[in-house]
Amino acid sequence: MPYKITVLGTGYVGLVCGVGLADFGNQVICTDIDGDKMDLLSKGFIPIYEPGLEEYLIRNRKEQRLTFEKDVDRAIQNSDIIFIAVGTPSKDDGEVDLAFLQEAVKTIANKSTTPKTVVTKSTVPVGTNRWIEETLKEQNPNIPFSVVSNPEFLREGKAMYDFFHPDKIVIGTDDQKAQKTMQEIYRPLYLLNTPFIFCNYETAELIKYANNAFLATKITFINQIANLCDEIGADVNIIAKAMGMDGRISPKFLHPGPGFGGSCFPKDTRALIKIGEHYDTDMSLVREVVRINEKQRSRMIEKLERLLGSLQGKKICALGIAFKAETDDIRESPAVDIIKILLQKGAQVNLHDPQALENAKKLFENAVNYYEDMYQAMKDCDAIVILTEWNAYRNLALEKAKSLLKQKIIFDTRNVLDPETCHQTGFLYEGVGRR
Ligand SMILES: NC(=O)C1=CN([C@@H]2O[C@H](COP(=O)(O)OP(=O)(O)OC[C@H]3O[C@@H](n4cnc5c(N)ncnc54)[C@H](O)[C@@H]3O)[C@@H](O)[C@H]2O)C=CC1
Ligand SMILES: O=C(O)[C@H]1O[C@H](OP(=O)(O)OP(=O)(O)OC[C@H]2O[C@@H](n3ccc(=O)[nH]c3=O)[C@H](O)[C@@H]2O)[C@H](O)[C@@H](O)[C@@H]1O
Repeated sequence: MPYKITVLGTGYVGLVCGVGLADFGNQVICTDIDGDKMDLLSKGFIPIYEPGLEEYLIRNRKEQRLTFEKDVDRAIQNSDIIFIAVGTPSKDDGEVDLAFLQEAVKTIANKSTTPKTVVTKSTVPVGTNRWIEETLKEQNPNIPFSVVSNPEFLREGKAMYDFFHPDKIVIGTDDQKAQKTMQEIYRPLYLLNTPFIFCNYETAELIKYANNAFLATKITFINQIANLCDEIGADVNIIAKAMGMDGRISPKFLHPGPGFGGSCFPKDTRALIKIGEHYDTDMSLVREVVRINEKQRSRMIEKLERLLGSLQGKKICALGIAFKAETDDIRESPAVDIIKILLQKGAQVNLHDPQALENAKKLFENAVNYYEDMYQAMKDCDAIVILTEWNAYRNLALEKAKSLLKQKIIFDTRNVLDPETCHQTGFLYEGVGRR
């Protein structure tokens, strides 16, 4: 019998998980407190750019396994399993803001009239799932609740693939019945021998932060090696390739650049530092990672100034604003920080991005010029600065770019172009950790 699941929150994670769980044969209701978002979704409009999502969404709606319900209370009452996928952003001091989650838990407690298994997909600090269990029992003692910490490891831009091919499924609960339910919900993965990790709440919560912080550390390490390469004249790409050949290291997450960004690595590293503080435990390694990563943005500006001199009055063609390719997400994007500094320094910015221009317009309004066509954005500019690794930029028509620019300068913060080809075409080219 299919499980009746409600997903609270239709952001990246809520939508992808809702659609994915429906594709596994479960009966899924997606709901959100944002009524406008629900109206759009009900009309078939997807508010985010995520390759592949639309296809799965259409199919599962057509086969009536997936519905959108604007009434959150009704959505909760009509399911046995509630996935919480609400946002858990950072507060100014780096602590996790649990307001959305607390509100969601309160609603579940108040509106549940039948037994529920409550599954936490949102990334939450250690102690949160135990708090959820206690709060639900306290606020609605008549209803049996089970709580499961089930952190999510998908990447934006590859979210559908990641949902259907996870490295692991983490099930944090001591409740054996809930463990069994989770196995059934993820039955196709269980049958495919995906490793299931059963543990308590605290272990599951910390797995998520440790996972993200480790990847963030790996990126930060290669960024520092890249900065050293800049001074030495060594090539970081060859170094990363050689290091990646060591099976103990792996080649993944060794791409240098302007520093990691996005809605998760920055906030989750900050949160891990706060968790360490809370338990009076040294998290100085992660603290350094956060510091070095923030500095990497200004390092990009210094490198550009070395190429161009003062940025005052310079016209810059910024290629990309998304925090990485294949997404329209600009949350904590290094490109956003870099463009902000360019503007502060008096530069004029012409911006292109294949997917994220609408989000950029909400942020920068009239401070930046927006272009749908990247070549138009280059006209009379003093330099091209590549900020996101979109494939369109890998395939840049160099001769055409050269004919449009005022100064033939490319600063490639994502190392997507071949330096040799750029030099041969007559460009002054600079990458990160290679020239
Ligand atoms: N974005 C990503 O790639 C990943 C995110 N995560 C974690 O998943 C969680 C969600 O992240 P995103 O999807 O990026 O968030 P998001 O901010 O894009 O979306 C969250 C949604 O929850 C809704 N919401 C807030 N309170 C609600 C309530 N009480 N009831 C119903 N809906 C409510 C909001 O209106 C919003 O639409 C976060 O904890 C994040 O750390 C985990 C893995 C990957
Ligand atoms: O918790 C989360 O939200 C997610 O965070 C990341 O996923 P995501 O933020 O979508 O993107 P990544 O591909 O990990 O990239 C994060 C940032 O690191 C940068 N990065 C990544 C890899 C690399 O080698 N170098 C590098 O600079 C990217 O450009 C981007 O700014 C993790 O990869 C997911 O496993 C996790 O579920």
